[in-house]
Amino acid sequence: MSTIRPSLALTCRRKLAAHCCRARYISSSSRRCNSPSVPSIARLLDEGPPNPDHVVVNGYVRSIRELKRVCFANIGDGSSRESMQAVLTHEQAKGLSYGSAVKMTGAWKPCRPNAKQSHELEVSGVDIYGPMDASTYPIQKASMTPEFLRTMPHLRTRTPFNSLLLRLRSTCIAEITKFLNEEGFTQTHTPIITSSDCEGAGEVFNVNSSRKDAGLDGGEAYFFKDAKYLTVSSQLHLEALAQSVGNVWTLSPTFRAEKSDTSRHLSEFYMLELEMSFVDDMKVVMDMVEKMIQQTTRGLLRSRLAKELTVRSQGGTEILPERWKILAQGSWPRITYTKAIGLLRSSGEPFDHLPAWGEGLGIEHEKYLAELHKSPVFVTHYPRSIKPFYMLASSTSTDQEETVDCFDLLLPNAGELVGGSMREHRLDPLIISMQAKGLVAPGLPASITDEQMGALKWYIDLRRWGSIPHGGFGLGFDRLLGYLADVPNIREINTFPRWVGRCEC
Ligand SMILES: NC(=O)C[C@H](N)C(=O)O
Repeated sequence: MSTIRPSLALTCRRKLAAHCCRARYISSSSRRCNSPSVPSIARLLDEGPPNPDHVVVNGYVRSIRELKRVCFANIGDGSSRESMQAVLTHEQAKGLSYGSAVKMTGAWKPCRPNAKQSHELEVSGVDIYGPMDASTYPIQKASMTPEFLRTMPHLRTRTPFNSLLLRLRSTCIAEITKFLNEEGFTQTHTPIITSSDCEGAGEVFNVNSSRKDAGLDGGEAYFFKDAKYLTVSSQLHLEALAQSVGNVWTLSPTFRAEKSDTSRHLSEFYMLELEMSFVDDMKVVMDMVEKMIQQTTRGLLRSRLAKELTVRSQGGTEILPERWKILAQGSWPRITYTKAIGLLRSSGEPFDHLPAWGEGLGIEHEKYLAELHKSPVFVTHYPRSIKPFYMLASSTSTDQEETVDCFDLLLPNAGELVGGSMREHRLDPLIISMQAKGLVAPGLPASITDEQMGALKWYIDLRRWGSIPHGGFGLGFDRLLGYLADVPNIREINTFPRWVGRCEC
């Protein structure tokens, strides 16, 4: 920790005081007095203060209006999209500007009828926490474009909507955690540094840099013995843990080195991944996806956030975004990939590309299929050739159309949210599938040596000793939040977004 010589600190404080005229700076000792007992503005607005004659508020000035006799300031603290109105004298308002961090003391008084707020703070004292040079503050009251705000992720969460997104993230995690606890799942943590490319798409960030001081013998060497990557999915490790404690889940950062410069892809994002043990029917896994999303959305609907995200119709009635209703209920259609291809090909839609059987679905096709059903829709049983090695062969596969027991959940206007599958739990078919993808050396499964199994020997081991049928899925958590908040680009959802060519701070 750096130390400042008392004389220097004093000089700095004097300079700041001079710069901000009447600003009353809070000393570090009184700052400690602002304990968690100071209620948030959300709580103040919802419940009122415990003692209306003595109210303390911490927050930031969101606007300030000077009238002839008094000044009005709106104070926000990120706990609510709304702000609290404070009435001050001109003298008290001196030194305050948009963005100033303040402590206000006063009395909680009813506003005149028809005012936006039922009560306001009649201020008796104002203290400013720290300096604020309004002339250089890049965040302004006027609306700023998402693109502009993206250039300063360290500041943009101070805006009311972006702080709402942070609270949406937190409440959503709490609801999912509650749901999965009630369902008997164990939350786990899986590694970020891994030795495998789970999806086999080669979109891995290599972290095993060569460093002169890294080798144990002092010579130049990789930090680890061989190639290591930032994880692209926790799935393989979750599968190991699912054989230890039953149903498991994790919400972890995930990394993909894809050069997709789109509104739906990031190089670092959060994925909720879940594995279910002793399950041999993919329907059970899809039921869990559906139940988890629906219960989570219903929990959000009961929360304060629903009110904050509610939009007003022209007639003045409050309406929740349609998408919340879509996610909260219903039995979502399940169609096979083969049926989906048929629907696309007979649709007459002017797609950029019309996929043939065996090709992947693009975002335009995913959106179309969900919008056609006016609901989230599961597309199941994709061709093996376009899916990763770990998926279980469908029992309905024919020689011509080899498919796997997998599914994607597609949302209207948004496309893929979840991808999942039954896992190949039998030893020999798994080795054969890995050989087909070049992950294990060729040869008869029974005579493959540990060395020939390569980096994923440990994963093959799971099938050697007490293997069980199981399946799971991964849900793009930032995508879910973007859908709920009706924010089309997940660069607004992820607090410090990274994508090809961009890693701001
Ligand atoms: N856990 C999962 O099934 C997610 C899958 N591995 C994916 O990354 O798409």
